Amino acid sequence: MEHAPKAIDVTNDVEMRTFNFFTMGIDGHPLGLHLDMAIPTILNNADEEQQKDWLPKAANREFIATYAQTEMGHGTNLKKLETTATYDPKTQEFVLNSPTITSTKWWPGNLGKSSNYAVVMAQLYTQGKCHGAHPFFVQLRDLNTHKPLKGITVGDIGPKFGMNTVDNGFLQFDHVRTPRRSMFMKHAKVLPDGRYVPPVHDKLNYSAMVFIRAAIVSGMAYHLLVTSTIAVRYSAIRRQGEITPGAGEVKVLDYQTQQHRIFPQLARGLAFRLSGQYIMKLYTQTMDDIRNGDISAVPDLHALSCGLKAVTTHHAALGLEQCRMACGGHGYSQASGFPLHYSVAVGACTYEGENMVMLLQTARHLMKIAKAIRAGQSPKSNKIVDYLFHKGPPKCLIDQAYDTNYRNVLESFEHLARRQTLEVYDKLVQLQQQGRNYEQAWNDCAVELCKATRAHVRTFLARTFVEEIDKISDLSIKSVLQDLLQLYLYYEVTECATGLLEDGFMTGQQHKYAKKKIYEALEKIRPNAVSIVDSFDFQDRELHSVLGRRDGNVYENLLKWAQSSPLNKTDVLPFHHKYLGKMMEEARQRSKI
Ligand SMILES: CCCCCCCC/C=C\CCCCC/C=C/C(=O)SCCNC(=O)CCNC(=O)[C@H](O)C(C)(C)COP(=O)(O)OP(=O)(O)OC[C@H]1O[C@@H](n2cnc3c(N)ncnc32)[C@H](O)[C@@H]1OP(=O)(O)O
Ligand SMILES: Cc1cc2nc3c(=O)[nH]c(=O)nc-3n(C[C@H](O)[C@H](O)[C@H](O)COP(=O)(O)OP(=O)(O)OC[C@H]3O[C@@H](n4cnc5c(N)ncnc54)[C@H](O)[C@@H]3O)c2cc1C
Repeated sequence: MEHAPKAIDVTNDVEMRTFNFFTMGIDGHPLGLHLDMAIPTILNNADEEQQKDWLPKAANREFIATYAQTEMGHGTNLKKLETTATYDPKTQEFVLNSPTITSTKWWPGNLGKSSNYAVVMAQLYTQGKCHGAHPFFVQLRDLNTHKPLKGITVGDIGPKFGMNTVDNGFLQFDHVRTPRRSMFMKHAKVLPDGRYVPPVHDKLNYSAMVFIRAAIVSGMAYHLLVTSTIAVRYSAIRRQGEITPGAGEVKVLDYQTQQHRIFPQLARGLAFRLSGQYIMKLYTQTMDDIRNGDISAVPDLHALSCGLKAVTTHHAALGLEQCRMACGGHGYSQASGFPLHYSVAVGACTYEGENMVMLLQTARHLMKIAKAIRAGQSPKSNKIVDYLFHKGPPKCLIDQAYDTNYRNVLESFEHLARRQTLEVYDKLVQLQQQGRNYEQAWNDCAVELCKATRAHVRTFLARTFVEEIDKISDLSIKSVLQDLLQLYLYYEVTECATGLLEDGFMTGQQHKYAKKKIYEALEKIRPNAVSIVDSFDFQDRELHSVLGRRDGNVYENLLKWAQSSPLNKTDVLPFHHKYLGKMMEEARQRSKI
């Protein structure tokens, strides 16, 4: 063959991600930030000339870059980042500096040891004026020796809750000079003489964060589907106790409590998967629009991605823990895979914007809509929020037989989101009328604002789930997924029942009806549960779980797994006689005296 095909095309994003994923596992690797944040930043924030220079090298892995934004003192409040980039027109360079301990960059993944470049967020100063945080593409280490360049102090931040295969790092600059063109110049610019040219929208510099927030939604679907696969498979193997006395021990999956613990996680995983696809498409579309000069969708994308990120990561964290507990004692062993999956998944509650902060970002958007509604304005043909403008039915109708395509359930979610949004808006206005300033009033309403976001996101997730299942033409697949949809919708109704009952919209009887529909769905899902999780086609190496093995050979492999522990290399530990053995021997001698 003239040209033998290369095993992996490193410049092909999908191939690279798949390769990395299967060879390096799920807890991160040295190229994570390069692929997930640095390249997206180059794509969306570098101008044409910069892209031509940086992108092929980045894709070809001639360097490894990270995303260095968070500092020891500030992660959430980007306005207060302390790292400075001061333009010097004489040399046409920026001077990067870390003026305080708290300005030390802290957390960037792969900064500790792997990266030799970084996207650095720094306060841009030119002509004596600060223009806020802007991204710069900065070389940190020598390309040959990999040693830090002059003026740069860099290292690893040490072991973490999880993701310890990622070298999260710290970074300080001591008046480090970098060329003017190392500033990302697609949106904002600094001209050679130091004049600042502002961007068309001052948050376009944040697009890499928006990308990851959108990606996290599918990531959380993955974690939930993986861990429910483990829990379902193990529960179909594990036998304990009897349902009918004398009829023999049952698989624990036959217990209704077990199904109620695990199946909703499966259903949520699917819901997140479908909304994850939606938000990714919205992201791609919005980035294309921005390239064509249309920035109108930026606030909608930001609001939806923040809300989805916060809700899906929170529910994934809760769901993973349910799956672990559903596997009893063996669930607590590392052999279950849960410690790995859990410690990776919960990081997403924090990174890319702490969840409460993200909920409040979406709430800002909702408050603007509430203001427009109270001002009597009409909706603006925005599929995601228009329902807030409409009047729904005055009473909940979820128990009506004619609920085609769950319209009445969706209307219940819409009702709650609308009520919560308008009530908290009215409270905000009222507090201001009573003399509180906007920020104080906002803080006084923060918990209710978060509830409004959760209700809005629940509505979005549910609507997307219903719409996507409706599109399926294969009736046998559709029927199985409809059982999961039924479970999802009524489970969510019971999860937000307090809000639906609070204003008398839903009756106690209807709440009971929702519970009945849940139990009915659990029963329908049970016979298909193992086939459903098998259909995801996860490889054993992805699950990292003895309990979740596809072949179901749990007990034999659990024993093998334990026997392969380093502690079992010898029957007697080499230092046994020096410490525990000695202690016991001495105690025995003393008791003889
Ligand atoms: C196979 C399984 C694997 C699963 C993995 C899942 C997939 C994940 C993939 C990879 C893993 C990556 C590893 C993790 C890497 C982590 C990286 C990081 O954490 S990077 C650092 C992230 N940092 C943050 O997120 C900081 C959070 N803070 C902010 O974003 C902002 O400061 C803010 C809180 C949003 C506030 O913004 P700002 O400071 O500018 O002030 P405001 O006055 O509040 O805002 C002014 C207006 O601007 C709007 N705004 C803010 N941000 C945006 C935006 N991005 N886009 C559009 N608009 C924005 C804001 O809403 C205000 O609007 P108005 O209300 O005034 O109109
Ligand atoms: C695993 C991991 C990987 C990371 N990777 C990177 C990376 O690659 N690059 C990078 O730059 N950063 C990275 N980070 C940093 C991460 O983005 C920040 O930690 C995150 O954005 C939270 O910011 P913080 O640490 O300042 O939290 P804080 O803001 O200090 O949060 C502490 C508490 O204060 C609350 N709070 C803060 N502000 C408000 C507010 N306005 N209203 C209400 N409550 C508020 C929060 O809700 C939270 O409960 C990573 C973090 C982790 C854990």
